[in-house]
Amino acid sequence: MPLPEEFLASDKLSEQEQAAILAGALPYLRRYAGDTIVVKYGGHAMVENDLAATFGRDIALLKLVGINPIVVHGGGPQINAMMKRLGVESQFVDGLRVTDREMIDVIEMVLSGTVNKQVADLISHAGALAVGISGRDGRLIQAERLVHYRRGDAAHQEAIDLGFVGTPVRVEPRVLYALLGAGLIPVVAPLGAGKEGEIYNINADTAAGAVAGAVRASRLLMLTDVPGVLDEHGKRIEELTAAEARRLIKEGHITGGMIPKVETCLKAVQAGAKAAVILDGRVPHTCLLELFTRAGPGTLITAE
Ligand SMILES: Nc1ncnc2c1ncn2[C@@H]1O[C@H](COP(=O)(O)OP(=O)(O)O)[C@@H](O)[C@H]1O
Ligand SMILES: CC(=O)N[C@@H](CCC(=O)OP(=O)(O)O)C(=O)O
Repeated sequence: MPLPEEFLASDKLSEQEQAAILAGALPYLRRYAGDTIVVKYGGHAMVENDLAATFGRDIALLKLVGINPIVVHGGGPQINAMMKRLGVESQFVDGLRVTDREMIDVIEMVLSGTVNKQVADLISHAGALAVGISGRDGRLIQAERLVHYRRGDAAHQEAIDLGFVGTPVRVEPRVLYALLGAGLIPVVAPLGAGKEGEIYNINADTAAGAVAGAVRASRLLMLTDVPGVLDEHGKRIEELTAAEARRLIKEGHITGGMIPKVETCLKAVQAGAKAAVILDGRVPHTCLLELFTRAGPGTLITAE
């Protein structure tokens, strides 16, 4: 049976060139064989259909060459769209959605119902079987209410009540190992299981970092909308240590959503992940470029 058009390599390359590219991947395939790679896939990246299909195929490819990918997805824009339909306005504090009791049910429905199945489907459609679960399944992400202080002077502030926004306290990776052991790709919605059965809304970066640390991933790939962490001159930093990250945050060169992203990466490597990479999710095949080429395109974050 001929392969569908979408699976064929670019016809801009000669067959010799295509073979050379495959052969060139050998050292990288050997390096990551059997390793676990956690990929954070954000809600914005899913909106563009071509890019989403490419992402699904790349994750399937990783599995087919012997790597164990785990995808943790977001869904912020998809939750916003549903809230708009329901006439509910979301409020954010430092990028975190204030989540009341009524909202958490809607958020669970969007994240672990719609988005989770869409992401799993993208991958399964490309020929590797993916299974969608949420952080509540198998008590994967055990969480408690996040005590949040507005960025800055924590010592002189009152904690802000964000409702059912959770912080992971423990990750129980057995369900992930069971799926990986069966040759499947886990796709995880960022929800947490509380002690009393309550549901928590967890920022997807945070959830991905917690999972990556717990499974001692060889890479945590954080897909975002910039080429990586940029320095004070706007130039991409290829490799960032914890000390340098702290300096850039302190001097105000890393700001906004990049602060928690970098902090999550640092936590993940402290917890057991080998390294984390902040990558441009707008670039097609960004995960393959990172794992299978010499000059990885993003910012690599390692422990000191
Ligand atoms: N030093 C920096 N390097 C790169 N991006 C930065 C930096 N400081 C702040 N940012 C901002 O962080 C944003 C990424 O964080 P965020 O918007 O939360 O990402 P996502 O929605 O992908 O999770 C970038 O789009 C950029 O505007
Ligand atoms: C607490 C909190 O803010 N949770 C996020 C969860 C989804 C998310 O993080 O999605 P992206 O990665 O697409 O932004 C939210 O409610 O939007």
